[in-house]
Amino acid sequence: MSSIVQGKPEYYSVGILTVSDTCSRDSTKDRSGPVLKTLFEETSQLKKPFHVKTKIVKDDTFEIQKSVKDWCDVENLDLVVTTGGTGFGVRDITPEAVQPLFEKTCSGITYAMIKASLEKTEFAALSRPVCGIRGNTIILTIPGSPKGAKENVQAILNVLPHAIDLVRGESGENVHAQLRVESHECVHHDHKHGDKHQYLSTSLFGPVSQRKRKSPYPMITVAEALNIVAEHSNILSPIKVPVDENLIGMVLAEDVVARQPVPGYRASILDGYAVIANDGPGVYPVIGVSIANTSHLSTNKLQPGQIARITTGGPVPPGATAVVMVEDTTLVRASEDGLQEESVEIHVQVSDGANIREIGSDTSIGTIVARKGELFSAVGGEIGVLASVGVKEVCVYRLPVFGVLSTGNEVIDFKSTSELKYGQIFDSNRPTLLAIAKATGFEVKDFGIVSDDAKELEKRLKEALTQVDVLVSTGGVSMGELDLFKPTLQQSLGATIHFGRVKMKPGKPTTFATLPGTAGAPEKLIFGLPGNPASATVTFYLFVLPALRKLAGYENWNSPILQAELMDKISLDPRPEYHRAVISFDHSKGKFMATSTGHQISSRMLSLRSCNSLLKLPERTDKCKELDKGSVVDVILIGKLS
Ligand SMILES: Nc1nc2c(c(=O)[nH]1)N[C@H]1C(S)=C(S)[C@@H](COP(=O)(O)OP(=O)(O)OC[C@H]3O[C@@H](n4cnc5c(N)ncnc54)[C@H](O)[C@@H]3O)O[C@H]1N2
Ligand code: MOO
Ligand SMILES: [Mg+2]
Repeated sequence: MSSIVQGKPEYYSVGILTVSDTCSRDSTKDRSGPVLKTLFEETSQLKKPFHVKTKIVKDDTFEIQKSVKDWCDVENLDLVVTTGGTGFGVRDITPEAVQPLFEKTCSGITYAMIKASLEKTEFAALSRPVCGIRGNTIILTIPGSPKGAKENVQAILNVLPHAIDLVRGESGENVHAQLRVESHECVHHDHKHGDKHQYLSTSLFGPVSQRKRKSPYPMITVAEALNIVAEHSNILSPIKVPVDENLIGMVLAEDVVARQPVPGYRASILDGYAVIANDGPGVYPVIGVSIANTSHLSTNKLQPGQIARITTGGPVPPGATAVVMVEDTTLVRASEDGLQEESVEIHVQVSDGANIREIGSDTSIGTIVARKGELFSAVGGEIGVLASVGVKEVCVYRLPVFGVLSTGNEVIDFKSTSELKYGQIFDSNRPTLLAIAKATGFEVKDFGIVSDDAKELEKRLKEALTQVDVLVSTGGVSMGELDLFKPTLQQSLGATIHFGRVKMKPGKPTTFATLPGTAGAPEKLIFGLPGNPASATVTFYLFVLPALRKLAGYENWNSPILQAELMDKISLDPRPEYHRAVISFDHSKGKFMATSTGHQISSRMLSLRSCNSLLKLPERTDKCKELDKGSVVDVILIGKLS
């Protein structure tokens, strides 16, 4: 989409923000936005085309600033042009909203625009444009009249590409360096044939000397990041599926009503004798048998003074009003061959209805036996309920399919060799994430390991994204010259990166992006998790798993939070930490106790061994540098309680 970070894109990215109360209510009233879009898109004499995105906001400082900041800080556009709100009216506040966002002002551009407009009309003096730079983005505020807007942009159109290149840090020499990369003069992923120094110092996204030394991504809080992910995790469409154990982990998309009663006949609760309660204790002839199977059902209606032998679940014969358990009776007479009971003494008085389950007494016709939004839990009861009323198929929300891939030249499949070369490392991220998928019941596709090569990464990401709803990649999201995930997503795939850094440990460079679905398919979610194994696992639990659950229709998509007491003191990190721990319930104390899994460095996979929880530790402050033994902390339960 836009030229980002070490950028050498094939186009300039422009955001046009129409600022107008009227247009925000009715976008058809926006005239300057479309005029500017056409002007940029049809400017063909320049060395690269402009790619334009547009948006309309109200004359509202917060809305203007939010859009401009998103386009500069998150999407890293080359140019942001606001149109409207630069006049003398009471509602005209665009320059005042935008100016505080500048890191540098561009008075030359402002002057060029005003000068050109004044040559057409002296009323141009009543416009108040401001121009500046934020990060790598040039920002212009121009008038809202289509004519004025066009004149302003035309006045500076020729200098804009050069200005953008300068802001991006691209001198003429760098352009040459880039051309060398693009013409494959440097085979940047082949140690044998390429020059090692060149290999390390260039990538498709520019020479290393031009790399950013500060991340362009604002560091947002975990709460903000979770909200952004939740906003994009929209429930998938319902599908019809058979009622069986595969339903576990799925969420019902409809209410299910019982169409037949349970039990469907008057059933005995005990093994004993069907009686007429009013007859009371006494000796009675046994006139029939009812076993829990219709072929053994006695058909005769019970007359006063008669009883029938019955088993648990057997249909109670017509005329019987209660059942007496066999323990409350004695045999009086058996048949000569001893095979049948002929008369039996009843010792107890039972009341009408005793030990009989009437028709529909468990579940009556019309009862809602399962509600829309209900989860088929691993306990299994919900599936049994449907089976008990004979429901064979239900509508559930489709489970998201997610894909996993690892990135890194040094990352090797542990099944492919037992010997690592110098600098190589076994891939532990993919096996971990595949295991979590299995345990949590989501369908996962394994896309293997991809090298740190922009073209290869682009190809493999594109392939994977055709097959999944959610793609999870690990590695390549930080500040290294071979950390290509973010620029590849943005420049080669046209994805929108919503965040690229989160204030947390581990997991700082966690990245979240989306790509519109094609042909009505839902938006694809893309997670770039940090390569360090503990970081990848923790961020999967924190961000990806809730997103998968929300897509699958879970009403409670976050993992449960408990409180636990620390068994030892813990030092705090400057970033809020998700500390791997084991919690278990101490029955004598009546509370959960937490034990750290030890050294928490992000590379240490062992910090996840036996771990069933993440302690949510606050960031270190001057006042609080550690938490004492006995402190109570919030804990995210990610595993089972033992
Ligand atoms: N200058 C800076 N450097 C780093 C920063 C920073 O802010 N500024 N952040 C650090 C943090 S925090 C993290 S976390 C890592 C994240 O790194 P990347 O996501 O770019 O991942 P890589 O560079 O590809 O790998 C990092 C590390 O993890 C190992 N790795 C990668 N994939 C796997 C795998 N599948 N299985 C096992 N181990 C893997 C890799 O060999 C590296 O050792 O960046 C810091 N740097
Ligand atoms: O944030 Mo990184 O994940 O510390 O190691
Ligand atoms: Mg890295």
